Amino acid sequence: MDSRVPIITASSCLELTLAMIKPHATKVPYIVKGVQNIIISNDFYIVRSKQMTISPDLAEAFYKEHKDKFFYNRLITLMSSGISHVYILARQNAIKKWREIMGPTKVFKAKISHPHSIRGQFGLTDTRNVTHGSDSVESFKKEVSLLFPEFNVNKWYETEEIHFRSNNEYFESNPRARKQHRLAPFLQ
Ligand SMILES: Nc1nc2c(ncn2[C@H]2C[C@H](O)[C@@H](COP(=O)(O)OP(=O)(O)OP(=O)(O)O)O2)c(=O)[nH]1
Ligand SMILES: Nc1ncnc2c1ncn2[C@@H]1O[C@H](COP(=O)(O)OP(=O)(O)O)[C@@H](O)[C@H]1O
Ligand SMILES: [Mg+2]
Repeated sequence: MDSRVPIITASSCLELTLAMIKPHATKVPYIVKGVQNIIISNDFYIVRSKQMTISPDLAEAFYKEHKDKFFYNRLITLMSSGISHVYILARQNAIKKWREIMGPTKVFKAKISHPHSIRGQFGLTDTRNVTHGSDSVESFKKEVSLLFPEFNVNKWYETEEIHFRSNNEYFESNPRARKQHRLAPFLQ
């Protein structure tokens, strides 16, 4: 086999996950900066990023699985209370790694068991726990269709994934532009 041909195995493909900084946290610049630094320093590519105010209806669709939980109302109220920063992140094992970095859901537990996690460091309460991360590929597909309806996952894998994996990208640090990785100009 020609050794120059990249051996693309399922395990080498980058995985995508949907990450979010929740409205209570986006009001605090040092938390936003802290989470962004954690994303970059843990070798995630920011494939798409935007700021949006999630409507109550969209929050209810996003967290449908929790409709009967005692915290559901406060969760929907929180998620539609202001601007969220939403990201599509790419990395090897992105889903598992991002959830590890976030730490346990319940902040009071995270502060004791995972003090260096995002929720351990910046969490306020169990609802206001700073960030969201998809918990599976299925959840990612549902979440990305809700928050990035224009993003085509298959097309990304067909046209962009290989270039990210080959490091043919640069991080857009222009303060006026969206903070995300872009394909090198010769690939756009
Ligand atoms: N099982 C159960 N647990 C509750 C109930 N209310 C509160 N808790 C739990 C939720 C949290 O794990 C913990 C602390 O509740 P807090 O209301 O102080 O924090 P939480 O993050 O839920 O609320 P918040 O961010 O202030 O809206 O107590 C309840 O009605 N049933
Ligand atoms: N016991 C709880 N008390 C208050 N809020 C909660 C509780 N459990 C979950 N939540 C809120 O609901 C969101 C979704 O819950 P879940 O999917 O179980 O956690 P995760 O966000 O870690 O995947 C949590 O991020 C948190 O904001
Ligand atoms: Mg969850």
